[in-house]
Amino acid sequence: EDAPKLAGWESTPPSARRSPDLRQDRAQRTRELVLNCAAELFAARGFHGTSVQDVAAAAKMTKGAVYFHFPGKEVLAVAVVEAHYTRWPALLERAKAQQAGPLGTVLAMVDGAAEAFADDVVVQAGARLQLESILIGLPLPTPYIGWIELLTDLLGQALEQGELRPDVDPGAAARTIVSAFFGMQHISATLYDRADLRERWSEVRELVLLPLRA
Ligand SMILES: CCC[C@@H]1OCC(CO)=C1C(=O)O
Repeated sequence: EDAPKLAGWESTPPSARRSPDLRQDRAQRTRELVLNCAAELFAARGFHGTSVQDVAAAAKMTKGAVYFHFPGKEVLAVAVVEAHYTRWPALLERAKAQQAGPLGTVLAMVDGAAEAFADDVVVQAGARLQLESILIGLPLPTPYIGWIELLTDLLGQALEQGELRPDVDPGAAARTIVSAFFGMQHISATLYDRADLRERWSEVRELVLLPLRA
């Protein structure tokens, strides 16, 4: 099935497009090091609790070297948020490769998102920074819409193919799944730093997703 081109889900955000000049590879690797160090700090301390100096120290670089790649903490935060969105097209490709039909692809996508929120610090940081967007003060991609559009399309295909309960509206189911998932991971993060996320996800999966099957 061909899912729609997802708004805001560019697999390589403009700020991260690799230069064709191979000599830039080292700069790209340094950029990625800074991004990952920043993600660790933003995920743990948030935007306000993180300084460019903290990121430089974690990356074992000078503050000036960090500023060369990211001319400010706000720009660095936007890059981390953009990087977290790039995880989803890659996840979709892996989910579709399983060729488990549209409903199977939905399950693989949200299972993969649960793993990402449990283990991927860039996703954890991106989600936290999205919630702190007012502090960043720069435009960020619109959240949630990409997921809702993708799941609506896949669930529409599942309905057409008889995989979805005939009384289920694909859009309503997509919005409910994204809301339940986002709320589940947010509560797990707030209360237990996501230590119980996989168990909480299996409950949502069991009670919200599996009952949608025909
Ligand atoms: C899968 C739930 C949606 C996901 O959770 C946080 C967030 C925005 O930071 C998301 C997104 O729009 O990709």
